[in-house]
Amino acid sequence: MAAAELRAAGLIVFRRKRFTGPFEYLLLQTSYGRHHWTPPKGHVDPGESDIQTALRETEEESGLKESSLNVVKDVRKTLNYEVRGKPKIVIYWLAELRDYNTPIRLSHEHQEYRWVSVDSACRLLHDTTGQALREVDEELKNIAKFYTETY
Ligand SMILES: Nc1ncnc2c1ncn2[C@@H]1O[C@H](COP(=O)(O)OP(=O)(O)OP(=O)(O)OP(=O)(O)OC[C@H]2O[C@@H](n3cnc4c(N)ncnc43)[C@H](O)[C@@H]2O)[C@@H](O)[C@H]1O
Repeated sequence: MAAAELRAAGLIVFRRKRFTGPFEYLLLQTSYGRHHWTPPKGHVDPGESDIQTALRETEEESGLKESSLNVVKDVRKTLNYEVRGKPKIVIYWLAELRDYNTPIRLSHEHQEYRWVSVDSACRLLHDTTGQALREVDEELKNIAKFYTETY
């Protein structure tokens, strides 16, 4: 029988100091295991939709509530990898932090957070997560370029 699939969802949270400034991404480092880094995310509970999980886990793990974010529901990245022999799927939406200075409040699950550039993020993340972040960063840069050239 095939191993049951693990399912998780989260948010790729970014912020910018100025309209034309560089994008900074929020990464969290686990306080368990090998202390790996990911954006905020977690397991989808029974009866929950993926986006509900993404919002709940982001608030639990970083203290950021939906009201402090602009969630871009049409930009979505799906990752597939294996954890201890079981297939895992992780779905991330993109979300902008409204107020650059909003503080981060970690839970016991994480020991450190960083706001980092896409290049620094890719040095901390697993390859496929880094690749998803690069794609998101390209999309954001294209949107920013369009607005800078148009207005
Ligand atoms: N080793 C451990 N010791 C003690 N408690 C533990 C534990 N692992 C989990 N827990 C418990 O599980 C809870 C986490 O639950 P949740 O917070 O609900 O779920 P999660 O983010 O999906 O968990 P996890 O950190 O395991 O997932 P990830 O896929 O990033 O990571 C799972 C594995 O996949 C790897 N991984 C992450 N992203 C990857 C990618 N893109 N490609 C390949 N591998 C990747 C990670 O390095 C890691 O090895 C914690 O509260 C903790 O209590």
